[in-house]
Amino acid sequence: MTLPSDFPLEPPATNKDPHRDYRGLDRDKLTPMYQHYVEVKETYPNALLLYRVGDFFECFFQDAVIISRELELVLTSKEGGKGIGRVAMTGVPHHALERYSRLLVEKGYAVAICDQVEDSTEAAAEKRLVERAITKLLTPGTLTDEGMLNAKKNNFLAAVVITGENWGLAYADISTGEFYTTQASDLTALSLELTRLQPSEILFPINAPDLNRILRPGEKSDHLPPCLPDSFCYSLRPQNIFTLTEAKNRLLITYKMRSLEGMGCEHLPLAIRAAGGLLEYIEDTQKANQVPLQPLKTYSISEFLILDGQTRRNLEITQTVRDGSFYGSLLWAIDRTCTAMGSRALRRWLLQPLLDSRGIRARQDTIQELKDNPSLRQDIRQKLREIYDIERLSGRVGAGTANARDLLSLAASLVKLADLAALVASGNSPYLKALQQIPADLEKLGQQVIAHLVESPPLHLKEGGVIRQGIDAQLDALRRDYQEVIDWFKNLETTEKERTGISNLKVNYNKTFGYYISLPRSKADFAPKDYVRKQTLVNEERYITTELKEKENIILTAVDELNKLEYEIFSDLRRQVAEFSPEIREVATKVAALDVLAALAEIAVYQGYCRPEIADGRLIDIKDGRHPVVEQSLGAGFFVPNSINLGNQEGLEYPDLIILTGPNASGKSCYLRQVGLIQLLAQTGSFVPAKSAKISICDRIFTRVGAVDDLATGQSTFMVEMNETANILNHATDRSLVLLDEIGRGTATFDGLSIAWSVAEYLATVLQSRTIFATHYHELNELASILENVANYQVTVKELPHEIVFLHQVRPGGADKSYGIEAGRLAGLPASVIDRAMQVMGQIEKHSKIAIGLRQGIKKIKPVKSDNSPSLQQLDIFDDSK
Ligand SMILES: Nc1ncnc2c1ncn2[C@@H]1O[C@H](COP(=O)(O)OP(=O)(O)OP(=O)(O)O)[C@@H](O)[C@H]1O
Repeated sequence: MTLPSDFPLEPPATNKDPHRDYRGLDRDKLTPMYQHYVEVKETYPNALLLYRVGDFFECFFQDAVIISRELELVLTSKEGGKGIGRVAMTGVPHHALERYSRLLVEKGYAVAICDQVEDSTEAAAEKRLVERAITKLLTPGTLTDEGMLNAKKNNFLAAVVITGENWGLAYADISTGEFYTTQASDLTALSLELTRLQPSEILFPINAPDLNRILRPGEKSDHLPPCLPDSFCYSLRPQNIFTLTEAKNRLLITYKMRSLEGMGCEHLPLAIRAAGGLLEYIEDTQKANQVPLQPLKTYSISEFLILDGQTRRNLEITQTVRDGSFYGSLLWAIDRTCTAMGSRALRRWLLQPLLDSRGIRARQDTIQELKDNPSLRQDIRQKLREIYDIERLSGRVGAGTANARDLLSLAASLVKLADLAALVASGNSPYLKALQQIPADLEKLGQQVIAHLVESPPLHLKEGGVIRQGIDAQLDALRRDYQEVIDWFKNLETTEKERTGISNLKVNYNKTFGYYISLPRSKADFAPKDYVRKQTLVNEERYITTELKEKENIILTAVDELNKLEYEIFSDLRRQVAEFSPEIREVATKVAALDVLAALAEIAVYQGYCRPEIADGRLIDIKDGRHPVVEQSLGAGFFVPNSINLGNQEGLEYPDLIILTGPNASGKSCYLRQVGLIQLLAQTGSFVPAKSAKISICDRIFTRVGAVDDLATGQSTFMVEMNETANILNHATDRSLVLLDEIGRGTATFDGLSIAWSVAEYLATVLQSRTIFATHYHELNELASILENVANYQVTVKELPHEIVFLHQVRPGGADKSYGIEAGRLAGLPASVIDRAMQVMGQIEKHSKIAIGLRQGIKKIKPVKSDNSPSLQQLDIFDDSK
């Protein structure tokens, strides 16, 4: 095999250095081990190769350079062969392999583990190289080992196929078995879906057969179309795997089906191609550890509320804007789940709120029942705490990587499922009912495993001590024989003392010649004839006997046999459990959902959340709403609740657009986010932090909050703001909720105000989206006097002689003062600067043409929806003739 021309893991400078780059070396001169290393490396050119040598995993040549740099390990060198000289080398101890390979994978590398696959002593005896083979290929999206995964987060592997504007996307979490596919048009929707999923790795087919490489996050490539965000890790794959025939066959064979109809994607060629390509990659990387995925589910992106990346960020759903931490996010505030499965499900639900009111009500009904029935809720939560991560455990069982402790945890949880079913037996709501029937086989399976395995099995499977007594007749017989010999050894000292009459005779063991009998030198003459002298020390003579050696041999072979047999029995048990993976995972999904809903009921009780009424139309009617995170960080009683009525419709005089003014730090952003979060929680099916709420379903939440320079893409604050605003104006509908915080601040005042005005006007008249527009441009308050569906609200403050008291209350009416200069005074600006600022402001207000224009009292108009605002003419506030 020849290496691709743009070998990916090659730092350019190393080309010149033969000791760091094997490509320029005469292979025949390399030692046999290096020859094998290079051979393996060429089969996995995209991966960093960790190669087992004794107690270490070593790597050489260019990989050594990369690994030593990435892991801050010492880069050394080792003799490579006659005429080769020393080659670059680094290594990690074998027991630390998991930790180091996880670090490499986190950095976006694929790691190939080449381990010894036979006992090295055999190879040494035959004077040949110990046999080694790739036992694992770790890539960011294909991890299953517990230590490498975040328990509370899915680890998605995705595959994307694009033709023109149409795309197919499949994704799977190998550790839990979830497997989904979808197809849609509109490439923007693809990048939104990818940002929602945050896959650890994305497979993308390209037409360059030799090129098979991984692009680490941020790495650019001409092979990637612009719609794919470069913040992810991409594996470029050969196109032929993604052809429809190939992909479809692979799916049919894997799931032993004749048609894909049942999976709902028969008619979606791009979805099939993506799913087939993804399956092939799993087969390719998992080697012997084939992962049983759940049946493929087809979904439609139009089933869910759309949240773009900036909205997810601004609403701080899973991490804060400021420092990206979990602490302070919505998930942090409401995650009271008892299991890792529940925690992962809650995260997924929050990032994928529903559009279907029936789905929302089903969740609400369950929360209601659990809220109204505290003892049932507590019992369920108590039981859930006893259930381990059966989703991932069954994944490891299926992949054949679960150890005895994993199997026991799984079994203990399976047994508990029956208790859970009994607890929900009287339940009436959908998610409780779903768990009333748990396949009886699962409990039996759990009991079978518990009956087979000892209570606290060792971590390693090949060292015995795993299987209980009475499980296997052959094992018991072997153990009996073994025990007999052990007892013989235990008694040996006593029997030999009696036989020889030497009271200080001892039986000992050392590594060089095993068991021996030791006599003091002074007693050597009394040694029986059958004692064969093995070693003489200053004060001691050491002997063996034929019987001793025979018994010792029995022990050694018995241990091997016992361990082998125990391992076989264990593997067989693990295989039996693996057959139940689909059933286990189906139950796991239901358990996770119940956990989420019980947690949401818990938060509803303790934080005083109410059940929102899911209304028709475009209503957002929240009485005394609160910000779910800020209220928790402020502590009980400190948060000031605020209401909102939004959504102009027949019979209701509610505005579509609210202009929200108020001084700095009065609570505008908080109010804006609070409304967004209540809407999001309602569509997730959760209760909401409010006294009461009537909420209609919205198709999309848009936010534009604050402004940060996007240095990475070289965009200025203002350009970022304009791009985000353009995105909103191009996609919002009258079913959307738009939350705008400060539009137009990043440019000259008049430019900014003009843009802010026209954006607000467009939203109110053309799009008629429900909008809250927080601003310091008080001039925008004039819009309410012109447009019927616009209202002014302000966050109030109390002005005392020497300070401003923030009341955090949102009230009708526009603020006429910013208190920006007061804020400056409080911050310690020199008095003369403050005085001068007051003077300048007075002059501006007096002479501003805009201010004069806005005070003209223009007739209110009712907006009529059309493609272009019909009323822009009438809103010509800057016309001198008015
Ligand atoms: N309803 C409320 N009850 C109690 N405290 C609140 C409330 N709303 C906001 N706060 C507190 O006020 C602080 C400032 O709020 P926020 O950032 O929303 O102000 P702002 O009006 O958007 O300010 P700026 O215009 O400077 O961006 C918050 O960190 C929070 O601690």
